[in-house]
Amino acid sequence: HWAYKWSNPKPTTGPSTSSQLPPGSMGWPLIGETFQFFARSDSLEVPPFLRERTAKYGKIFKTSLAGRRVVVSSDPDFNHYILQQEGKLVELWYLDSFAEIIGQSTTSLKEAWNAQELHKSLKKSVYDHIGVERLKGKLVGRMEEMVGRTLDGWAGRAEAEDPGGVEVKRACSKMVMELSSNILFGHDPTKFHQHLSDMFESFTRGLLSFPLKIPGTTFHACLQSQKKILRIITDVIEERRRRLEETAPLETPAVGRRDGGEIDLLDQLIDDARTKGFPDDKGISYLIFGLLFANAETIPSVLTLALSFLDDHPLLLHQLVKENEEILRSRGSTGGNGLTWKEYKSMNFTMNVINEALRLNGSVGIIRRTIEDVHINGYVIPKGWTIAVMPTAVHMNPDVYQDPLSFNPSRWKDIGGSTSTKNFIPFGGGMRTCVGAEYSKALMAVFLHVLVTKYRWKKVKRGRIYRAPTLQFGDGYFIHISRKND
Ligand code: HEM
Repeated sequence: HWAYKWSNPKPTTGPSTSSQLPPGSMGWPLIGETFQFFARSDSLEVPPFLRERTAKYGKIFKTSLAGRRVVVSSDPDFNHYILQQEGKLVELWYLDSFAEIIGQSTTSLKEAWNAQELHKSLKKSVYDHIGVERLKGKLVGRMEEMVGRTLDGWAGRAEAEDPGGVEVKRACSKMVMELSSNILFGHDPTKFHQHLSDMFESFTRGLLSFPLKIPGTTFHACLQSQKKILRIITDVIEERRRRLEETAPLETPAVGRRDGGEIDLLDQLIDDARTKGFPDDKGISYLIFGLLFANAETIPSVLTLALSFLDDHPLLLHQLVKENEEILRSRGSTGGNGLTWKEYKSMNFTMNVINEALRLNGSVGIIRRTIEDVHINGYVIPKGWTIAVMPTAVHMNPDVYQDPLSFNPSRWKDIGGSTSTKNFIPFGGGMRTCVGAEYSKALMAVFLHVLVTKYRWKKVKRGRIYRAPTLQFGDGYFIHISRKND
């Protein structure tokens, strides 16, 4: 009887009982369709789980994943609507395992991230350090400097001594972590980069697994690496407090204690803790951890995809080189040095490359929980269910993106704001839009700018690209790079 009820759920009582749940199958009791969810695609195609069910049931269907009742949507209008319903019809919801990893299950961050005012204020603190104003200031130049140093390092690994070459995604991840942890909390991440990599090894499976803290499970492995990183971050917080106290009494705002008045996010959060009573130390360490986590997979994956496609499309690479060399040429005549915000904003083709890589990268899903019954096309999604918005499927819609699997940056010339609002959601939407969106785009543009103007690269080998359901690069994408003037 229980198994039957699991497989044939009914809408909640009340006015919605006459409505139907969306079509779909709940799979096996408890396990649901979790295993099918992981079935891989052979290419950049939408994973089979989504492709097959969308063909059978339409763009909105029900299923069960990791013990949760879920409605999966690749309907752009419905997705857009849901992302605007934060706090009204839906709330932020992470799967139990993911919530535990990013501190949303037990810490004060959980309430904060769900309480609109605190969420807004925390997000503002982060945005103040990586948002447009910072980018317009010194941040773009700082990125350029860092990327230059990183690429020099890659180029320093001579072909004869290092025939295997540089693995792009891993090397990009190292670069992004170095830049971001320096910007966010003035710390060199060498010590925890390995733990982060270990964590991601088990992450995708750990994310959707049941949160069993038993040794030997993927979730347990994830948690072990997470703990090591959190310990390092906690040490940094304590050390920073000590140092700040040595300079001036803690009551002095951080701005006054820093040379030149420039503070990083950690200074800011320590100030917030004192003046607003929030976040506490645990909250700060989880927040910084979460931000590093948000950097570690996303930007490297998009960059690796972009490079890999440019490798296959020499004409597009040529166009990219031309645009970026043009920036250098005009800069030469005006005597400027270092990339400026204005120059960054003039990189139209470069941004098209990035948008196209973001589109094809997609993302596994944006998750919400319904706090009221949600009605859609005559169906009801009962209160307490999970809604998973699927950016990958939205980005592969052939009605919007002609020949969606092909890498075609030029398509972005014709895609206007209204089309992209609903059909291009790499950074989510509504109140929860990614706080690092502008930062990520700028970093990727700066990376491509420095790479194509000063270096050339050659593919050593590349694994098969597929989704499982996150984007994977098989055995990796290895390149050799050298300076153009060498
Ligand atoms: C290519 C790079 C990135 C992609 C594709 C990406 C994607 C996303 C998406 C889809 C969301 C929405 C999640 C949801 O609605 O539940 C999100 C939220 C978020 N992202 Fe990113 N992200 C990227 C880079 C970053 C970076 C570099 C940072 C930090 C420095 C960051 C910090 C965050 C934070 C804090 C949130 C939560 C916002 C909230 O709940 O209000 N992301 N990101």
